[in-house]
Amino acid sequence: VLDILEFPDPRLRTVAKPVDAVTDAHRELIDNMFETMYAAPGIGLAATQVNVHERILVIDLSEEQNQPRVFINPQVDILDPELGEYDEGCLSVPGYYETVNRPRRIAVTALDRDGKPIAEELDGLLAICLQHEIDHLNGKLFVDYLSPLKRNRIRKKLEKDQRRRD
Ligand SMILES: O=C(O)C[C@@H](Cc1ccccc1)[C@H](O)SCc1ccccc1
Ligand SMILES: [Zn+2]
Repeated sequence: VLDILEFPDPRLRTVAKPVDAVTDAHRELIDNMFETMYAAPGIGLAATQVNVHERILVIDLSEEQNQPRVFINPQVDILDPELGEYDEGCLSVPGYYETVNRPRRIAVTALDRDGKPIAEELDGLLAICLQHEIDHLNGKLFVDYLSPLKRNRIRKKLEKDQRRRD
């Protein structure tokens, strides 16, 4: 299981680099990311969150944790600009859930864990989660969509919890 970086760790603000060739090392990282995500538990995890700054993310929305999805170098096109709202959480901002609005329907192109191109149209929670994870790869967190007041309150509480743990 890998350590998950927590807000306001500045490393979460790194913009991840594209993967030029998917190697066995990437596949080992992906397996470790799934193990870390399932243990959290979570339904999504971006490489940025485990301090690896390459454009790789994993998702599994299933209860049984048996529907793993891998997106490498994901690119999103908005199909329906209408926004949907969802109370998002984040493994890097533990304990907080806030309403975030995102485009409801998107098209995504990416590479899979074997480096094969994939292209899909998504909506629902998968579309929300994918956009949340791609934000991570761009150094963005869901708290960035909140007011500065709310974001600073969350930051102060997490910093206090972290000081108590140290
Ligand atoms: O990227 C992460 O930190 C994991 C996120 C993924 C996610 C964010 C917003 C909306 C959907 C998924 C979650 O914290 S995983 C925890 C979780 C579990 C079930 C439903 C929502 C969030
Ligand atoms: Zn997150």
